[in-house]
Amino acid sequence: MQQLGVNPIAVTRLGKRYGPVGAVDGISFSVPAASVTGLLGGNGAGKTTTIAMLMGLITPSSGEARILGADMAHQRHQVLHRINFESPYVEMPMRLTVRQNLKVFGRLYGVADLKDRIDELAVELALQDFLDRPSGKLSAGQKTRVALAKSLINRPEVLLLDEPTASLDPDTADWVRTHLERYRRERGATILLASHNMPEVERLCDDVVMMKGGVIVDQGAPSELISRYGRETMEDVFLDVARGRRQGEAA
Ligand SMILES: Nc1ncnc2c1ncn2[C@@H]1O[C@H](COP(=O)(O)OP(=O)(O)OP(=O)(O)O)[C@@H](O)[C@H]1O
Repeated sequence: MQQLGVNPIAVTRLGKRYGPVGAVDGISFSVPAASVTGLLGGNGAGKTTTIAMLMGLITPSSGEARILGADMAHQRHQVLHRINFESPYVEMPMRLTVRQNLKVFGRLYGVADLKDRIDELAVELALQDFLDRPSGKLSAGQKTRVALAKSLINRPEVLLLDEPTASLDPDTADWVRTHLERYRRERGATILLASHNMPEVERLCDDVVMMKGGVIVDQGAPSELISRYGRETMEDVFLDVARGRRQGEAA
């Protein structure tokens, strides 16, 4: 186990309050280099708020969220070019073509060989047929591939994913997972993945952090948690945690 602070993603006593609502309440966890950690929890558990603080989009009320050593509330400009983010809930400008959108993001991230990088991603993610089509005219599956291309444009060392396969058909979702696995392996990327899809979590994640009501209620490798709760799948473990059942207690 590596120490907090030296891992690419390190969250220490992180909290966010909205008036009386404690969205995140003093959580600590870290993600070791080149590994994937799943951030799990029911609706309103605090996952998106945690990811938004890791991206430096929301200022914490307490504690800190560090990526690659930078405190994301104050020093994010030091590392933004080394990280990236994907969420199906973020829309790209719809009138720009896919190629134009990727150019805009590539420039924002300071990608030096941008034309080559876009061509490379177009082949890897099978975007060639619609590279010059307006982004607003794509199917959901095509949009997801473009969102994935955007998130990989700068070859990020750290990737934050907020439900990357939400509302995709099983075939497209599987394709996205396969691609993420490959990217992680080839790039040695460190990934934090918020997901409601438990088979996805079992497949992709080395570790999981389970949140409820803004706090961490359990963490460990999926196989460890499954055996600790005396269950068959992460789906069963998730239901135990969500419904407040103790480890090993019968349903
Ligand atoms: N801007 C805000 N103002 C007030 N409350 C907020 C705000 N953003 C989030 N919250 C509250 O904080 C809590 C955590 O929300 P968050 O979106 O982080 O949960 P989540 O785990 O991502 O949920 P989901 O799985 O539904 O996306 C919820 O109770 C939510 O209503």
